[in-house]
Amino acid sequence: MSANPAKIPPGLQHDGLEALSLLCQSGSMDWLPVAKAKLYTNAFVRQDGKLLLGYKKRGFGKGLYNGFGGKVDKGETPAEAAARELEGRLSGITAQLEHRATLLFMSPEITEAAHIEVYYAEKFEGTVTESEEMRPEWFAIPDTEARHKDVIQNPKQVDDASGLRFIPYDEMWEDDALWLPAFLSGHRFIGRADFGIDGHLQKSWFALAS
Ligand SMILES: Nc1ncnc2c1[nH]c(=O)n2[C@H]1C[C@H](O)[C@@H](COP(=O)(O)OP(=O)(O)OP(=O)(O)O)O1
Repeated sequence: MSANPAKIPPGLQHDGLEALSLLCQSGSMDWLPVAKAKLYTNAFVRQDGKLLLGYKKRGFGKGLYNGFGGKVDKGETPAEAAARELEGRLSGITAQLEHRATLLFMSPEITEAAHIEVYYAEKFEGTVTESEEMRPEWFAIPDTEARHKDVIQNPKQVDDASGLRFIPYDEMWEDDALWLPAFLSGHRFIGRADFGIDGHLQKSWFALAS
């Protein structure tokens, strides 16, 4: 199903992505107003059927697993920030990062939305090391969309082949389960998710770019 351009959520950038097909949407209330957005990056590293995630030890998102990233500094491009943050959060990793997605997140608790440029890498150099903020951990990637769904519905499953736990969707941002399977299948996409005061997803819209 192609995405209706009129339905692209306000505040979400979609430069250069002409053909969009709807991945999923939910929520019937209005989008929260977005007056300003803060620019962040997030990078996901995959190797041999495993995904590297970081357990956030402090700050916003504490206790959740996520990719590696942070704020884009003044004068930096998102790609430069993504490389710097990956290196900093994993104490010395360098990787060839490919831009894959643009996301916007809003909640009534923040005054500036989070605009996140998301990157992907399959090769990296250096040794994955815990930093003050993130504890890195490898997870098994389900090999089909149906397996992703099963792992989302029945968390804490372990992959027999590698002995690793599957992606811990139950300990990640709630929207990740909506787009990470498509992201790991190689899709580029854009999306927005608004959270409620209870910290749960209220409204979401994600579309794949062709
Ligand atoms: N999937 C998802 N849904 C909703 N919100 C988020 C995500 N992924 C995210 O990273 N986020 C949020 C959490 C924060 O508001 C930003 C980015 O957080 P983080 O990368 O931890 O950056 P900071 O620690 O605040 O930045 P630095 O000051 O360390 O540079 O997106």
